[in-house]
Amino acid sequence: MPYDQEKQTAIAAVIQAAQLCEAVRQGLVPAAIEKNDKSPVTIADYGAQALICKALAEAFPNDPVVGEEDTTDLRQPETAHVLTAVTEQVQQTIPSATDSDVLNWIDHGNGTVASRYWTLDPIDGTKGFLRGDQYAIALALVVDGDIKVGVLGCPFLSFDGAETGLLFAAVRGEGTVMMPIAGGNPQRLRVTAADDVDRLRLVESVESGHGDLSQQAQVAQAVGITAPSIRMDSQAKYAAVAAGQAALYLRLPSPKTPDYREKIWDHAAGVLVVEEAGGRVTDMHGKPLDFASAARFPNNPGVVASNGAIHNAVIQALN
Ligand SMILES: Nc1ncnc2c1ncn2[C@@H]1O[C@H](COP(=O)(O)OS(=O)(=O)O)[C@@H](OP(=O)(O)O)[C@H]1O
Ligand SMILES: [Mg+2]
Ligand SMILES: [Mg+2]
Ligand SMILES: [Mg+2]
Repeated sequence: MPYDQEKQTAIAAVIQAAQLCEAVRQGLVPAAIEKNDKSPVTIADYGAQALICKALAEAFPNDPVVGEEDTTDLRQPETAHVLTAVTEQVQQTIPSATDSDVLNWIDHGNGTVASRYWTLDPIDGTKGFLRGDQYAIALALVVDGDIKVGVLGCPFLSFDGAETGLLFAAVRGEGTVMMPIAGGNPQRLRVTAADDVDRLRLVESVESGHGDLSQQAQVAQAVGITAPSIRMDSQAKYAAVAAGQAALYLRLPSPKTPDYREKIWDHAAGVLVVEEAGGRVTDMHGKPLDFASAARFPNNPGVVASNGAIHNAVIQALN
């Protein structure tokens, strides 16, 4: 199977990172530091990036990793206690890890977009993680601008009262599977059918500043969605569309930050998970998302992920 080694490596690394994140969450209230852009980061974000980058560096030493976190803040003398805490968490998986190993592994995630690269969000939805809600560990391999492998770990997600802690894995051309993070059989996923009115639902962010709630409601109404939206943090929203729990995920530019450019690691894994489950993902004008250029999409405003059947109607309603 194409990309089988990549897929297995990614799944194993995401599971290790998910276990670290849950260990941090189940400890005392996870402390957050504020980054330059005022967004939060925790020892779990750093620890997860360290574990996944170490695994990728060993298995695929020539592949750059474009990850969200860097070590600038961790290297400040004032935050020495944070680095110590990150290293202690990483040592649960790699007992020999030192502070300097951890810094080097995290920095391995500061590569740039290339003909073949990985993109990593060690915790997507850090605000959700801190609130005790949804978050995701998101890892994808991109080759010549095309997403080939996408793995999403959602440690706090469950559907229809079943097991909590789900992992989603997709390989281009091979479909999407869902499996319990704790272990168990992979199950093939399929988006909602066009006529499944019960599941004709919209999923959108919890944070109102990450989208345009009023335009999202108008568009949903225009395509016949009448149920109240599901509000969910992180790329778990893509998982909900892939699993047929929702038919549409809308992320339209917030009126407060109209010039915000979405980051590749906030989407790559989720996009492939939806596409390989039979869905479609574009920007708000119906154009494919550009994973070939830079860490932020240069020219893709808004994101629309759907079951495919309603996609054209959504784009028409938007334009
Ligand atoms: N203004 C604006 N517009 C759109 N997106 C933004 C904006 N600001 C931040 N971000 C990014 O949102 C990521 C989390 O998105 P979510 O949809 O999961 O939001 S939330 O968890 O409900 O807050 C979040 O990812 P993480 O930092 O990994 O949590 C950010 O990259
Ligand atoms: Mg993110
Ligand atoms: Mg993140
Ligand atoms: Mg962040």
